[in-house]
Amino acid sequence: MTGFNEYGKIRRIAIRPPAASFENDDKITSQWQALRFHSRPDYSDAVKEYDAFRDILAQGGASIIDLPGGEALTLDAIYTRDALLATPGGLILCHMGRASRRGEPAVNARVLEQAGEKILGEISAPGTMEGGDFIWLDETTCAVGRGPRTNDEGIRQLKSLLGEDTEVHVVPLPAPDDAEDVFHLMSMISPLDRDLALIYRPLMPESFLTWLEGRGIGFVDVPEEEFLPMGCNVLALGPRDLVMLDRLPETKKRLEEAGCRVQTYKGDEISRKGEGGPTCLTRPLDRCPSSLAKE
Ligand SMILES: NC(=O)NCCC[C@H](N)C(=O)O
Repeated sequence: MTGFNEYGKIRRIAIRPPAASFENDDKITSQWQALRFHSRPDYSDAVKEYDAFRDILAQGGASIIDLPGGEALTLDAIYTRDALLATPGGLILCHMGRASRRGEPAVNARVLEQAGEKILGEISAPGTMEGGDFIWLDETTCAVGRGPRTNDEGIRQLKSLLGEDTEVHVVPLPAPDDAEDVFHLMSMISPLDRDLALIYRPLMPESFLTWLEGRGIGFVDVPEEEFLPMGCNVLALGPRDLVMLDRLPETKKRLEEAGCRVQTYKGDEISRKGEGGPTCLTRPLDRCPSSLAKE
């Protein structure tokens, strides 16, 4: 049975290594500024960082699907979270808010369909939707961020695809300084377990905090100085079993005090320069159901 939550032990996951996304130094040189990366990623350092990150995923026991490259893909295709949503009825192809990423969903979906995944449907224009704006809280409850990458029409189509049995909580997101920059729902919340989430409180709408609290979810707070270095973006490999970027000492300490096991990776090239942390680098496809989350 497939588990639709963000913290059950990951059983299957899709990623796209630098060889199929960054590809080579020439591609990096020609794209990084237009895509508003903070600085130019170094290809060979990116490969080293990614190998270590991939090892952490593999040691967790997940079956890993390496997505291929393609003409239609930019450097951002390394952030596989965003192009597809995983739902009980199958995958949903997103219509990306960032126009330069619109080649990703079809490439990913084709490969995953061949690997046995079902396709439920797609979000189409004028709707926009990105995977970083979507989290499952449990099997029948999800939250979606309405903001620069996901619009009202995208959310209307999402609700219709998910059906009436799924509760969809809409979270208004702040606008980034530049319309091309990224600010996703998962920029301010990372689920860690059925009853625990990591949040950056200053950006969380009161209505969202109240809704989460009403569902019995407690919080670990990211301190202000660790928000920009991506302290709020943490991937649960399983319940309270986490992977996060290095050099976030206070967030790491708070997570450990909350009973979490934390592994870190160096992600200057693959994460910090392009603004995509461990949740962005990964598209979990199958997790243990949350009621049996430790299995
Ligand atoms: N889920 C995520 O937060 N993804 C990060 C995407 C970063 C990428 N540079 C973008 O702007 O789309």
